[in-house]
Amino acid sequence: MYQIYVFMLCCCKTADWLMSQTRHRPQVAIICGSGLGMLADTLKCQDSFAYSDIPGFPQSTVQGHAGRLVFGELKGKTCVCMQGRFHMYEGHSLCKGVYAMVGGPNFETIAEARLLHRLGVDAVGMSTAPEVVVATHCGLRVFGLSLITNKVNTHYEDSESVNHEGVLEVGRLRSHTVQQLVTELISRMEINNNNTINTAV
Ligand SMILES: O=P(O)(O)O[C@H]1O[C@H](CO)[C@@H](O)[C@H]1O
Ligand code: HPA
Repeated sequence: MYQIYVFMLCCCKTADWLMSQTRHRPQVAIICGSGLGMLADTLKCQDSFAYSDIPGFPQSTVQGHAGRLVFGELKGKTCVCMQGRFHMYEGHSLCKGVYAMVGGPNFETIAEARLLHRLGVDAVGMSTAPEVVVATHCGLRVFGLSLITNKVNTHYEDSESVNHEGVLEVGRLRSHTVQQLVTELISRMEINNNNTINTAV
């Protein structure tokens, strides 16, 4: 699973460097979104690397994304957490595929929100879809979990606006619950010999 990062980077030297720096060989990789990076702090026996110290690794530019790759153990499973992800609006390119997301960094306009609603979209984000597309392309099984942080404004007369600080604040408020959910999920995972994962419900 640690090879997940190779697909993002297309760069063996990055993977080689990481493998030489940590004895951890993760079975689970978690991308921590805005305000949810604290999950990584709960990992035991941590090896942590700033993105800026990892050869060939992209940099995190979004406020509240620490920009650290943290290896460690959660409920007996070896994990790697990305404290900070990469977005199209930061200049990262997407792979081909069909997905529903807005490009950001601006939040959708009321006209865009109405259009998305008419198209049957229930939730809007600026990430996740390309991550799932790439992971699936690499043959990885993916579980996506999004915290809904705000209501999308579809009325011109609504004065309440959405902003990143508000998103981070809800992330902080719900961080404990999300951490519990992910921790429980991981503890219920059974990893077979052939590396497929079954989640006991
Ligand atoms: O960065 P992630 O975790 O996706 O969270 C969300 O928060 C930001 C908007 O406030 C956007 O980057 C959006 O995608
Ligand atoms: O309202 C939103 N729109 C798009 N992305 C988001 N990420 C958090 N909230 C939003």
